[in-house]
Amino acid sequence: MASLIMIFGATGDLAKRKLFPSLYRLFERGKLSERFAVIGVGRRTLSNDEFQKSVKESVSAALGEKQDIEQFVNHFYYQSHDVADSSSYAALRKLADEIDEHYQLDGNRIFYLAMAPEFFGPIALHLKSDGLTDVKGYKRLVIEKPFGHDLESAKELNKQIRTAFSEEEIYRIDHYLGKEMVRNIEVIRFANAIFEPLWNNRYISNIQVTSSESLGVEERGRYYESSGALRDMLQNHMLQMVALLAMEPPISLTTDEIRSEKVRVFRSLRTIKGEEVKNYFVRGQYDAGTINGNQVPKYRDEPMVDQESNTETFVAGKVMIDNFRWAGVPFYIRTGKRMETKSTKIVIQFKDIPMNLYYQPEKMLNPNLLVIHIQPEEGITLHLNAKHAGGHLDAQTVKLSFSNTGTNAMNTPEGYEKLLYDCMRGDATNFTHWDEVAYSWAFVDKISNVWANEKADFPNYASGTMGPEAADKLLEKDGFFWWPVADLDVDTCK
Ligand SMILES: NC(=O)C1=CN([C@@H]2O[C@H](COP(=O)(O)OP(=O)(O)OC[C@H]3O[C@@H](n4cnc5c(N)ncnc54)[C@H](OP(=O)(O)O)[C@@H]3O)[C@@H](O)[C@H]2O)C=CC1
Ligand SMILES: O=C1O[C@H](COP(=O)(O)O)[C@@H](O)[C@H](O)[C@H]1O
Repeated sequence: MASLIMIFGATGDLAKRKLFPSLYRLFERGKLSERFAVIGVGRRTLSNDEFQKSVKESVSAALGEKQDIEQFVNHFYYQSHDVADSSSYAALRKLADEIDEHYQLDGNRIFYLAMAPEFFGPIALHLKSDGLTDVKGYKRLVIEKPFGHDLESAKELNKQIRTAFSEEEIYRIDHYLGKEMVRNIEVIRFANAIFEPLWNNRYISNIQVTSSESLGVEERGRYYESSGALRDMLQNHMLQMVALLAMEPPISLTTDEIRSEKVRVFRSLRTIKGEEVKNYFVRGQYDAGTINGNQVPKYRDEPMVDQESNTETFVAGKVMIDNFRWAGVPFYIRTGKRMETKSTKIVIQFKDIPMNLYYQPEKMLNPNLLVIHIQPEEGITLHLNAKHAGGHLDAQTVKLSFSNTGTNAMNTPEGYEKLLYDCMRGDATNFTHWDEVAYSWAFVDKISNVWANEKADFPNYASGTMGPEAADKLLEKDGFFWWPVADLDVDTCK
């Protein structure tokens, strides 16, 4: 698979922490042929040697020392370039053409935009107007999040990039779609006769998706102030997981079929707007607190954050999918920073059986749960009721667990590795189609419009907790509760 990968933002955090280690892993596994090259583009002046040194450092920081690292970094070139300045694209084009010829890359080009979002549109326009996309091979644009700030800005961005690339050539990254267990959702659903017949409102009472982080906003206060948890996590990662859980079986596993089933879920999302927002969505902002024994500051004391900030660092919501399969089944989703633990889990709670014949007839048995552990541990646990050993016919909960032992730690480059490889192979299934982006913004905009106009009573949850009380009440009023993510760990279920 010959290709020239041009990384715009090659001196940035994402390139160093995720992209270079991921490319190395592909190289190590023999998934990059000798016919590949990378041009790193950044604003600062660096020689090729200095750039190669920084690539080596990022690989060894992520993966340890590697014997064949010189062979790998020999394929890396650097171009200092101000992306806002038209004149430098000519130099970039010249370098790209030379490298293309040297490595016989057949004109295949991947443009990876790992830069601040305001540059996405202008770079795409320059790539076309300055001739970098005039190639005889394939040309693909990989674009990082956030894809716009709301539906209007996303449309504008899409219009700009579509002048240079067709929809099939655009790879909008959602790194959750690179995670092993997120990809496993459709296999668990569609390859098991015991689940698919039950995967509907007759047997499922509710679904809970939690993605909690113990980290705070760190150095990203400036970006986060204009984003918040709703735009940063819910519009993309959380709704993508909901779509995978809720979609109909595709008629085949092609990119178009899978994406179009996901789009149908987005189209079925119940619109929540105006006065209804408070009945379906809860927002929070972290106060100071203790995490792993360390005292941490409140969000409003983080660098680049307004002392009166109205930005949410936590969001919980009840999402309803108004279609035949899911009518009446709430999908509860929550995500936040500075929570008790770093964990992403999906809990599918099945409906109670009509009557408990065992144990105490006046009490219900524990519901059956299917837990999908996305990170940091990866696996599946099925909670069943079975006879208490040695007892009469008393029932107890037993857990059947499968654990993907230690393939990933959280935030590893693993997801990026898969996504980069998919892009090189031309498989866009695990990238988001424009329609998915547009519907998810339309859903989220209605909520953010209400929140933007109402001052919240922040901060409202202490760092190190699972969010504000209102998030618990959201479920309590429906007769449910959040299954505690720490107690569901795959390791505790053996
Ligand atoms: N970091 C992360 O973990 C994640 C990041 N993202 C997204 O990835 C993108 C990049 O983020 P991140 O790496 O953190 O950003 P950084 O701020 O760390 O890096 C920005 C990069 O852009 C370059 N740059 C800035 N201005 C110019 C310019 N005018 N011309 C040329 N190059 C320029 C910088 O070059 P120089 O250093 O030389 O100035 C640097 O390489 C963003 O869209 C972000 O939302 C998404 C998910 C996670
Ligand atoms: O996209 C983002 O994701 C990370 C969380 O990713 P994970 O793989 O560690 O779960 C989040 O910290 C960041 O704010 C957001 O932009």
